[in-house]
Amino acid sequence: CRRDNIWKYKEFLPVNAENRVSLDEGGTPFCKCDKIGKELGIDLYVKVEGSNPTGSFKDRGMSVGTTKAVDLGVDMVGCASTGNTSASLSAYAARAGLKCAVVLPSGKVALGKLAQAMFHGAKVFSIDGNFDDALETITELALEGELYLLNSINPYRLEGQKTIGFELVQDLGWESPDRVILPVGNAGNISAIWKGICEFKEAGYMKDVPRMTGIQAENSAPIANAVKSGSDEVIPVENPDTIATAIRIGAPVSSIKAMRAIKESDGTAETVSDDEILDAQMYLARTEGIGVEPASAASIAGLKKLVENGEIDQGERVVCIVTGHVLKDPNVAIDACEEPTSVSSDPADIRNVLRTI
Ligand SMILES: Cc1ncc(COP(=O)(O)O)c(/C=C/C(=O)C(=O)O)c1O
Repeated sequence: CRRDNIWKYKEFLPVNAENRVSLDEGGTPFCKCDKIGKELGIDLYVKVEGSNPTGSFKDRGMSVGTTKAVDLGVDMVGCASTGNTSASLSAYAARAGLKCAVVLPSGKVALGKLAQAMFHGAKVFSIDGNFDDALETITELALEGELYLLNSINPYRLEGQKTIGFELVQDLGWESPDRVILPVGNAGNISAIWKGICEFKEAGYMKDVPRMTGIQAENSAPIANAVKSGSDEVIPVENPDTIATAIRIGAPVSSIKAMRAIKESDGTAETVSDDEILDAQMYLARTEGIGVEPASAASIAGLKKLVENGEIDQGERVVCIVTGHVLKDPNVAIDACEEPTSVSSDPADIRNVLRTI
């Protein structure tokens, strides 16, 4: 495997690196986005987590989590998922030779993610309920000892994902950005990245830290609701709903860690509408050529909103984490576009159209 996968940080990872289960996760692109940055008056970098082996940041956590499972000698792993956790766990479980069970909310998992979970050989269960119900179900099975749970309630997941924090500091030449913006669902990733940033600061690699900024879909925003109302208490959202199905989560398991990350970093949280998410998804794809799934575009939508409302100062150096690849949710991508233009095989037909674009 390449040197610049997450295992170059093995001294910071609390598992036996000799047993590592790896698909060369991490070392993802760090793209300067000058066109959007100029439009918003900031210095914008985008960390493209869709370039991981199964197409999302989850691979970092699953590499360390399944390595721990091997260390422990378990034979079955499992998770509940809005999609990417199950897609990643099924691949890493296959790599490690572990049995895998996943529980998904029926009808609410994007096509690409479902295809991955099924194709890598997980036993896929679909329940008539949402992600939070699925998590309750699989947690019960873990407590009974049926399987090793690898949702982000498992700290080894966060140990893998904290390497995003390591990488973005290194990508910036051993400096901290002013702000990190990312979508928040179960709230593991914002907690993990903050942990990585704090560990690097403690190790003396940089003197400043960024303001952690979480973005949620407005009808699925327990963390952002609490932050915006100035409350420390996160109240679960009963029936979360958003087209960004990856973050359609009402009761984040890592809400305490996430609120601490936001508070300690003098960060914030904001909500965005589904329309703002879809606009941002196409804006990023057609302005900077970076294709992401809807939930990931929430960080760009949130960036725009926070610049427009003055929360983000002109000239700030901002890193937006875009968490999953556009191919994860092909239906949303195709529905947002015009139909292909059908023409005859006569080049003149196409030439006439080309002259109008
Ligand atoms: C593309 C994408 N972007 C952002 C998030 C939110 O991260 P967390 O706040 O750490 O949960 C998810 C989460 C997905 C799942 O929770 C799952 O797959 O079960 C995601 O897939």
